[in-house]
Amino acid sequence: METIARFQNVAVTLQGRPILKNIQFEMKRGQQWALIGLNGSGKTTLLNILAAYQFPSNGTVEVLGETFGKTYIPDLRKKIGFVSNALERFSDYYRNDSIERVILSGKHSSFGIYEEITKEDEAEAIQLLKQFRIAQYAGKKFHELSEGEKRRVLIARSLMSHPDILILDEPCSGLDILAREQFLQSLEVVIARGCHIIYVTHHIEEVMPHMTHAVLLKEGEIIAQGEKKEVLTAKRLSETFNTPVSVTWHAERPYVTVNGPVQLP
Ligand SMILES: Nc1ncnc2c1ncn2[C@@H]1O[C@H](COP(=O)(O)OP(=O)(O)OP(=O)(O)O)[C@@H](O)[C@H]1O
Repeated sequence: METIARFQNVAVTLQGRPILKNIQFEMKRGQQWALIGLNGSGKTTLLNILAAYQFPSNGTVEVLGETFGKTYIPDLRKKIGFVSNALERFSDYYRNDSIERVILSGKHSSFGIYEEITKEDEAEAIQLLKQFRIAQYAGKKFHELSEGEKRRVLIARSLMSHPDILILDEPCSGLDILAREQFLQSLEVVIARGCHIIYVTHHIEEVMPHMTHAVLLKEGEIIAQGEKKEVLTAKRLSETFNTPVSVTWHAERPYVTVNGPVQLP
């Protein structure tokens, strides 16, 4: 199976402190990954390396057949989308833009539209509006939408550049149960387009049936990776979270409960 991303012996040291240690990770075509770890375990650092926003102190990173250090990064970045919960900057930039314009701006990953928009681009934006079930808000300003609707606009926007990898960094934080489920279901659209997801969350039940693999990060090290049912076990998650937990699966989704009081710092 073709490799989508591969990390070999990747390490990051910042101000003399190891942030990522000996990371060996491989994502193959057709796999959808969840990335899980406590605050400060190194998730954002790992994602920043994957998206070529940060470079490792050591090791080799290969993404979509290109090796970092031997490739032109801006071209590679276009193939990697990023959606996070950091909405503020989008809300400021897009205050008065219609949601169609927000989506179209994703074609060149810019905050406004500076390049020519073709009829095909417009047709694609309309198709995305429909696929993400936000067509009824066409013509509305971005800031007039609810948080859940805004997140779906942003994921539609990220697909305009046809990325091969989409990084989702806690995309559901702050959403209510219904908006969260709508967002999670809409990820089917991303996968159907042949895009590969890397999904970061602190809420294990967000690992939807369409996610195939999981990686657990603890204090800068990968402690488990592979098929999600092998990785998302009580034993491994208890180790990841430094506290005993139980895992139950319901409708092909994992749910975690904490076994009694946790140790206070
Ligand atoms: N520029 C920096 N200089 C020094 N240390 C840093 C820097 N950036 C991050 N760190 C440290 O690296 C560690 C990992 O941070 P990172 O943001 O990757 O963790 P995370 O798993 O994404 O956390 P969270 O779940 O809170 O977002 C943290 O201890 C953080 O303090």
